[in-house]
Amino acid sequence: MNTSSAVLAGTGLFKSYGTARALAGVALDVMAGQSLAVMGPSGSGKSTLLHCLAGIERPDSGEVLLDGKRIDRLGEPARSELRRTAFGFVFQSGQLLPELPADENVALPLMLGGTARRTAVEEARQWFGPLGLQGLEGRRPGQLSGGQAQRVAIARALVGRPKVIFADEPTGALDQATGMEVIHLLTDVSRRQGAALVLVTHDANVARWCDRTVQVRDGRLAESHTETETESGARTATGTDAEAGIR
Ligand SMILES: Nc1ncnc2c1ncn2[C@@H]1O[C@H](COP(=O)(O)OP(=O)(O)OP(=O)(O)O)[C@@H](O)[C@H]1O
Repeated sequence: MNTSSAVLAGTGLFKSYGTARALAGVALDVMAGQSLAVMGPSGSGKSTLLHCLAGIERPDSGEVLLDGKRIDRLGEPARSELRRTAFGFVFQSGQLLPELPADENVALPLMLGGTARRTAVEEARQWFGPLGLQGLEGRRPGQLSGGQAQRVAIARALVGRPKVIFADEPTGALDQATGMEVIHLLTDVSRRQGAALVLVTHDANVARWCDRTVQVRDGRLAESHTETETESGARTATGTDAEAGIR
């Protein structure tokens, strides 16, 4: 593992809740602009891993490095600041504030960081075109389809130009076709922005759009799979894909 050029790296991560061990020694890293799918059965530790990497929770032991600097031992105010400035988040659903129009929902992270409302909303609106949301700036979340609401959530995750985007089952509440559209946009726009993407999913079709996939089993990484671009631009599989049917 080349942690020196990784934007985000976790090593030796352990986490228990009482007697339940959620993480049992996980090491993984992700490079700028790279997308990493985290798969595995229910209860295997995927969300816990994402939470430890994103500074939402502290691992019991192990290290999390952002640009080579440890973030796992920071106190809550510093981790909260980091989550606002260096990370973007997309969850399954329900993350938009129902009383705010879409553009203000997207502008929110900038306003929380002290940007004036008008400037923040102007900046937020620039994301509506690339995400296929033109004309929906003034709609409230209740007036958007599930797929549109997730694209607004993606815009909100990107507006602060984060180093890493964390997505936990971002297509879980969408039908297959809409989920695929959302995942194309999320992986494409993250790559263009040079942001790393860590994406938890149950869906192998979703994982297929990521550069790499890791499998979590009982709090450990069971195997990994890497896709690289060939010179002709075709995607090829490399790495240690032990399990048929992952791709
Ligand atoms: N806050 C908590 N308190 C107690 N136990 C927890 C907590 N969060 C997670 N766990 C336990 O830790 C283990 C891993 O949970 P986690 O949510 O990380 O799994 P997951 O792979 O994301 O599952 P799912 O796919 O169902 O969301 C499970 O046994 C779970 O019950």
